[in-house]
Amino acid sequence: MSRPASPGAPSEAHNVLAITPFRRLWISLVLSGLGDWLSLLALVSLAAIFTFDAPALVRYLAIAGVLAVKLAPAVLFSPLVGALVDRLDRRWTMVGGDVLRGLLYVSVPVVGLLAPGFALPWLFIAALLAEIVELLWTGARDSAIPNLVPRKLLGQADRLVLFTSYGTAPAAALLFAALASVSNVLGALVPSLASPEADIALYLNGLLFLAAAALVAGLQIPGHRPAKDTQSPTRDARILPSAVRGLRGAGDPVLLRGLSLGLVTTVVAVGAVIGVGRLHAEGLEAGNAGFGMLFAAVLGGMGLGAVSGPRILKLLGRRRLFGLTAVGAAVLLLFTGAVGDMVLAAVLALALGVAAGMAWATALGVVTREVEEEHRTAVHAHLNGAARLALVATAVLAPVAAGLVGDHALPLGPLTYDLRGSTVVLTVVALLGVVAAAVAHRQVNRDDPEAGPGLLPELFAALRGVEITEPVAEDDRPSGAFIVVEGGEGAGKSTQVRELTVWLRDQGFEVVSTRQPGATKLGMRLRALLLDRENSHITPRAEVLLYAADKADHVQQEILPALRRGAVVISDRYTDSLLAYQGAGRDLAASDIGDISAWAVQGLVPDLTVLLDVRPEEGLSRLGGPADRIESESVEFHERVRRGFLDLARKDPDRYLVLDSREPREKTTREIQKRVRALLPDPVPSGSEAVTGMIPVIRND
Ligand SMILES: Nc1ncnc2c1ncn2[C@@H]1O[C@H](COP(=O)(O)OP(=O)(O)OP(=O)(O)O)[C@@H](O)[C@H]1O
Ligand SMILES: Cc1cn([C@H]2C[C@H](O)[C@@H](COP(=O)(O)O)O2)c(=O)[nH]c1=O
Repeated sequence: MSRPASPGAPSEAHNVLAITPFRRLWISLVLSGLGDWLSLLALVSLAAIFTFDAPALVRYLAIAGVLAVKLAPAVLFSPLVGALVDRLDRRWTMVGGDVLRGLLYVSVPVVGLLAPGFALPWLFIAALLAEIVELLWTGARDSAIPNLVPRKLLGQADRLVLFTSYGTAPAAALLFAALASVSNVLGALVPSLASPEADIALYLNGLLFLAAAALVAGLQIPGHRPAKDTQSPTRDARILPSAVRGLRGAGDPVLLRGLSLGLVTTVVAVGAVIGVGRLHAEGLEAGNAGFGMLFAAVLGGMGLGAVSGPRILKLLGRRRLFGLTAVGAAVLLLFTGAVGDMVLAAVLALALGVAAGMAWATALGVVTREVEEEHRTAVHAHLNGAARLALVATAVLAPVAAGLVGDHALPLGPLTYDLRGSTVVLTVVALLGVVAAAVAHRQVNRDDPEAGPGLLPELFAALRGVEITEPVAEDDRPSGAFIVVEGGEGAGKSTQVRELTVWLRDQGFEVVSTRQPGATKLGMRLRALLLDRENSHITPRAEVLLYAADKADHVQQEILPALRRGAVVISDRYTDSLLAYQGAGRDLAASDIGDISAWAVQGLVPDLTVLLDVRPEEGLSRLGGPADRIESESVEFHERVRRGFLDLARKDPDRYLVLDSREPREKTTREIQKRVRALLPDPVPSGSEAVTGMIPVIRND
């Protein structure tokens, strides 16, 4: 089914960014978003550097402390800030917030240089103050936006702002890794310039916040429209209440529990990497640059998975995909923690992030499809809140746990094995995650209405790009054989359908020879409508639905009853025509067309599709009479249709017989007969025909 434009799609983003004050604010938000993530990485690294000589427990606790101070206030205290922010001037709150945060972050390395003994306590104080300032700043930001953007564009603006909060994380992490490497090289070349690598990041941070402040200072924010009624459920103020509120009555409770559990499992995996990443990277002798890589990999992977998720393995049922990616994320965490090579760990962290992002996007897809509209916002908010809470809690608790485990050098014969607290935590979280994700997988797939023959066959089919549609119920399973002849205009389909019908009837089979569109009463009217050149105004989507209506009527009224009787049904065109003409030809998404046609034909897939491949020029030249609406499309259109048919055949070679329509028709007829003979039972000897009447087709499968 065709989706509405996806969040943040270029066209809609372009609309709201055309408003100059909002664009200016947005650029400022990108800068401060970058600065915010950069500060998180730099402060975690400085905490590790300032405690370099301390025992492992102290080092892990210092990191946990930074993460707690940086991440927890937004989740815990946001609701308290709203009332206060309404009394402040939004522009100056934001400008002041940016300047103050910049100064606070710059002060950390400065205090480190001037008063090393006070460096760590000041790091915590500065980080906490910066977070308090950020709470006010976020409130001012959220209530400024409705005053800059018309109401109908608020949704778009909201998504763009969300990007500045989360989408900037991987970029900041890459920048941090690059800065760490540059600083290392610089320190090696000019020892007098050597400084803790994170210092440069914090100085740069100061500049980013100052630039953000300068952009907002020039803004006029009119009016005083409160943000309350426009707040997105993803904004911080609603996180805690939404996460805590139950979802009773919002839909299938087992499904919702499974989605929550699976999502929490994936973000816990991500949180564990963030929490112990710095010291884990140090164990792999990669320090700050390694930490930046891990961070960028896991968060960038999440973004990648969320955006591309629904497109990867799109033929796998959404619930299946969700369970699979949740289990996958946990398994990938196990490997991420176990490998002893930084680059490999980063690659695995990237894959883990992709799996987590896919799980996230898929869960939202399941909710959109399966939860009633009135409950959808609450369910989204709950999942988002629960995930954020779990992420923050894990990022903070993972280093505490790693500190309690400690780092140990285990003697193994002549060698020693470095067992690090971070490795133990990643392993334990991963193992628990596998169990939790497996439970979530079961819960989510328990009553899946789209369930196919089983996870593995469905997965393999999806990997091969083959669609597995809903199985027809056992007692509903038609016993006849269904053969379809497809191909472009003038390929010789009707000729071959006629030949095959006669040949099979001669052998005593009951044959129903039919076509699409136009085999039923309704179908005839639809055909007339669809092929009438006067109807050039039919839009591509309407065209899909009209052809699909013909198919639905045809399958229900003619094909299924005939197959249930045991007849051989031969159809001149079927669903592949929809995919080739409307999908490839009209350039509509194949997955949408596939969904619509599978639904229309109740998942009925032919036993054999004969594709008569023809070059458009040749096929069109064979036709007599005036061209109809579709025949008179351009040669390029018919070329796309031809490629569409060939692509379908390539993806499922066992079910297709592809023949070149330039061959003499008798040869083509013989090829088809050879293939069809293998599909049907041996013909009954002619003498017994009087007793049996028509031969029913008994299928072996
Ligand atoms: N193998 C062939 N070689 C050359 N001409 C052929 C061959 N098969 C069929 N024809 C001729 O091509 C023309 C179109 O054939 P036919 O009506 O069977 O094609 P079709 O694919 O059903 O067309 P349409 O797209 O209009 O449904 C007819 O005149 C037919 O005799
Ligand atoms: C089933 C189906 C058909 N079409 C197009 C293909 C042809 O141009 C006409 C059908 O006429 P013909 O007698 O078979 O040539 O309709 C389509 O676009 N989509 C479909 O699903």
